[in-house]
Amino acid sequence: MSKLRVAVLGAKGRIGSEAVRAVEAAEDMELVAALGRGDKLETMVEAGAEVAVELTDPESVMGNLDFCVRHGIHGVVGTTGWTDERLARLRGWLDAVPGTGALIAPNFSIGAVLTMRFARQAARFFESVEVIELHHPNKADAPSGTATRTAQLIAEAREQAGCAPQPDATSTALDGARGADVDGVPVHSVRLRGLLAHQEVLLGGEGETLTIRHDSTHHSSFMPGVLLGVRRVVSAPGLTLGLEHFLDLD
Ligand SMILES: NC(=O)C1=CN([C@@H]2O[C@H](COP(=O)(O)OP(=O)(O)OC[C@H]3O[C@@H](n4cnc5c(N)ncnc54)[C@H](OP(=O)(O)O)[C@@H]3O)[C@@H](O)[C@H]2O)C=CC1
Ligand SMILES: O=C(O)C1=N[C@H](C(=O)O)C[C@H](O)C1
Repeated sequence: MSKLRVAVLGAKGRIGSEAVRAVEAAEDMELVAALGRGDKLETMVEAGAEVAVELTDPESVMGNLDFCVRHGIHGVVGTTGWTDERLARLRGWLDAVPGTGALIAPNFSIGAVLTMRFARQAARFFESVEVIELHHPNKADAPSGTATRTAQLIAEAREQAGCAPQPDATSTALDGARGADVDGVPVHSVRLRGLLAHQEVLLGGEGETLTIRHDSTHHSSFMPGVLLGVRRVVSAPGLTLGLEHFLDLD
């Protein structure tokens, strides 16, 4: 059996270095390039990479993916910073190179994927929903990509179910006191030394609350998802948004 030829972009970073180790340890994969900032993307092409695992930063990710797609290299992307406009641009690039695929995974950990799924399921049954994400203080962006996606999924489910807007009679004395508004769902970001990646979805109804909490306590939590993404993206042309599409969740 021939091994999948994999490149990692952002190979010296917190998650990128973990991905390098995971790909090296996978029996069905060969790490053919491990690139950091300033390294030439052409190295991937020369090394015959079939899949690039993109774990850099929101400023770098679009340029890297443009290059990958143009060279027919599939992308498994954990980097954050996705907007509708960016997704549309990526779809356009993928359309121009049929057969090439990209997975955008707001979170590679199974627990986080399930949190999003459960939050979407529960959202229509409660009057109020808020998201709190908690991360290490070196994280580049806020809110997290996972929290943004979670809030979007909650908002979609509530809209489909015809839910009324959330009750909130607060008049805020300080900007930011009620968090960021993502499609009508408040999202709060905590940055705290000692944490890695955590999220709570708080749902409230008359006389009851439901809390869905997930904790990633080590970057290894993301690796089964990264490897699954690599194995599946090669036969999933176009854009796949969310690892759940590669999991049999039902
Ligand atoms: N989807 C998921 O499950 C997860 C996603 N993430 C996301 O992954 C991204 C990286 O996170 P994290 O590892 O903590 O961040 P780090 O800052 O630790 O790592 C990013 C690495 O990418 C490098 N880099 C930047 N630009 C380029 C480029 N153009 N080419 C190659 N390398 C580049 C950086 O170099 P330099 O240090 O020189 O800037 C750095 O080494 C973030 O967007 C984060 O939110 C993180 C964990 C899980
Ligand atoms: O930067 C991180 O650490 C993480 N980033 C992703 C995000 O923004 O959602 C995934 C996970 O939360 C870890």
